[in-house]
Amino acid sequence: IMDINQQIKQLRDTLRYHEYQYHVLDDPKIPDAEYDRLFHQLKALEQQHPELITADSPTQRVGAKPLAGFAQITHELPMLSLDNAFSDEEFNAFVKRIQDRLIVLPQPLTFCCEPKLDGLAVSIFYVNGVLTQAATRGDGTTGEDITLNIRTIRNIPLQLLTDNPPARLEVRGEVFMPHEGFNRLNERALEHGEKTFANPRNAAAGSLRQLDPKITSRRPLVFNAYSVGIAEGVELPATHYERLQWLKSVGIPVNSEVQLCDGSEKVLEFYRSMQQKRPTLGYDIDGTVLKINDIGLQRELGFISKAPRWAIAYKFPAQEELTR
Ligand SMILES: NC(=O)n1nc(-c2ccco2)nc1N
Repeated sequence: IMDINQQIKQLRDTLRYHEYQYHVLDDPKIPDAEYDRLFHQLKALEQQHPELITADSPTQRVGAKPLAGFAQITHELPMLSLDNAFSDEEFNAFVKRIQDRLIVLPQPLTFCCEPKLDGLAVSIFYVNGVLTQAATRGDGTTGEDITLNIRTIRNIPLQLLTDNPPARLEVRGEVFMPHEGFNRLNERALEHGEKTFANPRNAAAGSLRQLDPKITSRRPLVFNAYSVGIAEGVELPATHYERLQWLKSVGIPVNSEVQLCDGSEKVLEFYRSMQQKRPTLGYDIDGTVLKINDIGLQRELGFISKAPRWAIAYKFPAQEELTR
C-alpha cells in the first residue's frame, strides 16, 4: 500500500497525464466522469492533509479572493504587433522584401503558417517547469499581471510535462473564447438580465480582466501557444515549427491548423484553405499569420520598429457582423 504522499503524487501525475491527453492531444483515454472521480479523490486527500497542498497541484486552479487591482508587468522581450497584408500582391511584396534582404536566399523559402486567432495575446512564464506568472500584451512593453486568471484556464498546464524543465520559459499565445461557450455565456446573461458581449474577443478580454478569479474560472476560455519568448536552460530547435512541436511535447496546447508551406504559392493556398474552413472552426480567426520558419533567418531579418520583418498577418476582408 502507498503512503499519503505517494497516493497524492500518483493522483497528481495521473490527472496531469489525462489533462494532456484531453487538452493538448484531443485524445482522452478516460471518460470525463472518471477524470472527475480522480480529481475529487485528490481534493479529499488534500483536504485531509492541507500541509501537502502545493500551488502546482491540479486542484489549485481557482484563486481564493478577488484582487483589488492588477499589478503591471514589463515584458523582458517586447510583444510586438504584426504588419498586415490585405491582398496577394501585398503578401508577395512582403516576400520580395525578404528575398531582397537575405544574404543567402534558401530555395524554397519555408513559412510556418498559422490561423490568426482573434482573442487576447498573453505571456506565460514557467520557472523550473511551474507556472509562476502571466501577463496581457498591454501596449507591447507593459501589460497587466493576470496570473490568477490564467491559472483558471483548463488547457493551460500549471506544471510542464517534463522531468527536465527549462530554468525559465516564456510561452506566448492567444486566449480566446470558442463560439459554443460564447453563445452559452450570452444566453445565460440574457436569462439573468446581465449585459451580453458583442463578440467572443470582447468576452475573452472581459473574462481575463475580472478581478475575481472565480468568475474567470466559470468562463469557457481556451489558450493556444504561438511562440516562445524567453528560454533559459534549454536548447530550443532551430525552426519555429519545431519549437511549437516542442511546446506541445511539454504539455502546452498548439493550434491543430498550424502547418509548414514551402514557397509563397503554397502559403497562398494555405490562406485560401483557412478562408474556406473559417466558418467550420468553431472559434473566430481574422486571417492567418505567416512566419519565416528558420530562426536564423528570423534573426537576420529582425524587426521594423514595431513589427517583425519576418512575419506578416494576412487578414480576411472585414466580415459583415450581422452574419453570426
Ligand atoms: N493571433 C495569433 O493567432 N498569432 N499571433 C502571432 C504572432 C504575433 C507575433 C508573433 O506571432 N502568431 C499567431 N498565430
